[in-house]
Amino acid sequence: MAKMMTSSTGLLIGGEWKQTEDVVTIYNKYTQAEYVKTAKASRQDVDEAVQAAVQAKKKPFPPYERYQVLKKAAELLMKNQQELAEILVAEVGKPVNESKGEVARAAQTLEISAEEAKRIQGDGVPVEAAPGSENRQAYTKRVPVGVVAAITPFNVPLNLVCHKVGPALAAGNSVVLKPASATAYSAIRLAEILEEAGLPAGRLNVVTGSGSKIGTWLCENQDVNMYTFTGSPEVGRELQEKAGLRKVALELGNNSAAVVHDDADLKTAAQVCAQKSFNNAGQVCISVQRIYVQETVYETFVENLKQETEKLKVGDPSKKETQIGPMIAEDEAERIEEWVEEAVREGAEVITGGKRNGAFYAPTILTKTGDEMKVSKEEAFGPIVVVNPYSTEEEAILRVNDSDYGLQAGVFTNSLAFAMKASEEIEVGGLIVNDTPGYRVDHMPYGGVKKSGSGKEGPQYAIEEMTEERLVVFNL
Ligand SMILES: NC(=O)C1=CN([C@@H]2O[C@H](COP(=O)(O)OP(=O)(O)OC[C@H]3O[C@@H](n4cnc5c(N)ncnc54)[C@H](O)[C@@H]3O)[C@@H](O)[C@H]2O)C=CC1
Ligand SMILES: O=C(O)[C@H](O)CS(=O)(=O)O
Repeated sequence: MAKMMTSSTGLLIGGEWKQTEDVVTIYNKYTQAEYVKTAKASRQDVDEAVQAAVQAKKKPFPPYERYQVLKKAAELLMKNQQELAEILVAEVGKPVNESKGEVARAAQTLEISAEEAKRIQGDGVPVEAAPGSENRQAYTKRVPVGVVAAITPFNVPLNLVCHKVGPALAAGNSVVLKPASATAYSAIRLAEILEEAGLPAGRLNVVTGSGSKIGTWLCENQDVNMYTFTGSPEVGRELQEKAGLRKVALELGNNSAAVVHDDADLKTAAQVCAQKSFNNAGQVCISVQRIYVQETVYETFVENLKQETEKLKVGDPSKKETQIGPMIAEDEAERIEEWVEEAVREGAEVITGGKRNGAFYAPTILTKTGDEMKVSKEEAFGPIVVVNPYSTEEEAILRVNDSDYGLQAGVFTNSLAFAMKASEEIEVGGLIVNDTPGYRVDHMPYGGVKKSGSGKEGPQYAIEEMTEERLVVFNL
């Protein structure tokens, strides 16, 4: 069982923890009991956090020290894996094994960031090749953007924070972090761990509270140089507009598709699709939401997928055997219930699932769904998947691309020619052959096209986003 908490946490500003009168209560998503209270930042707190970041940035923090701090923090994350996993179980409702996995991935993200801190480099530029520049020499170097505002979502609240804070610090920036209100405690523990690892005061500041207010205040503060955001497309667009000419990196939604061709290993495809459609109750932006199966193997695949889905153990996230926990809130489960009911009214068939119990929504497979239905077209961010047949390779690719989004897609096939064609023609940031769109390891480039956002994560790539290229020319 996850620990009951009683304490209130504060804001981290310039190395000091500050309590506030107003607080936000985080609830245990399974028991609905009060779990922990987090501080609610005012505009003045946010401005002070940005100022602390500006001041910290003026003090030296060389790459080898960044390496040492991030490496140490990665070790401390693993030392505290059980405690941090329990926090994720409580505040997200994420099953304990998956929660432990998230902590391990968060540690890797920090460790990779640590390593990348030592290899931020520029290039020699042969300016002397131009007539009149014979006596010049030039090179580029990457310099930190300055103050990075990081805004993160509820679903993977530790690792997705590490994906922003790790590279930003590795690159030599200062950070003001605004974690999702429903799951902010893991981010606060991460900040404490970074302090314990020796992070200089003010390099990381944490402001909790209202997303829309803090987001607006951060955008209005001209000392912020860059925004890195993971969350919904609506908020992403708003942020992009408010940021003006400043840098913005956006990891937004997706209605991820997988294609199962007739030459694929159907059992394996069904097994991994069941896992990646429903893990974290489908609240993963690369969760499998649409599956297109070649018509000749369609019936067999649907049957396999049904069997694999019905094996999933739904229940108390603190129990080792549980694979699927509750959604983040009951109204989110109600939203999924409405979407499924609407699809059924429009002609869809429920193969398994289709039931809600409080914040739990049963892993649900729908067939006979038109591509224009909400369950296909919009991002569900819940435990539902739609499965439909296709005839030709061209049709499969066309239907995958018939989406406003383009984060990742998966293609199961043993045909090299089809895999190559898919890699050329499917419009996504990442195409995964013989696995689901839900495949991610933390050092790979990760980010979408179309409404799925702009910019890449993965420490090496995020560092590129979080630094500027500066040219230096010597006139000798
Ligand atoms: N591409 C990716 O890597 C991922 C994308 N997501 C997307 O995130 C969404 C679900 O996460 P949520 O936390 O519900 O998203 P959200 O967009 O509601 O919130 C994300 C963060 O933005 C803050 N926020 C809310 N309103 C804001 C505003 N007006 N200005 C600035 N910040 C604001 C929230 O407090 C939170 O910290 C889904 O659409 C999902 O696809 C989630 C995880 C990963
Ligand atoms: O953003 C998500 O929902 C994730 O990036 C997926 S993962 O990093 O947890 O695999």
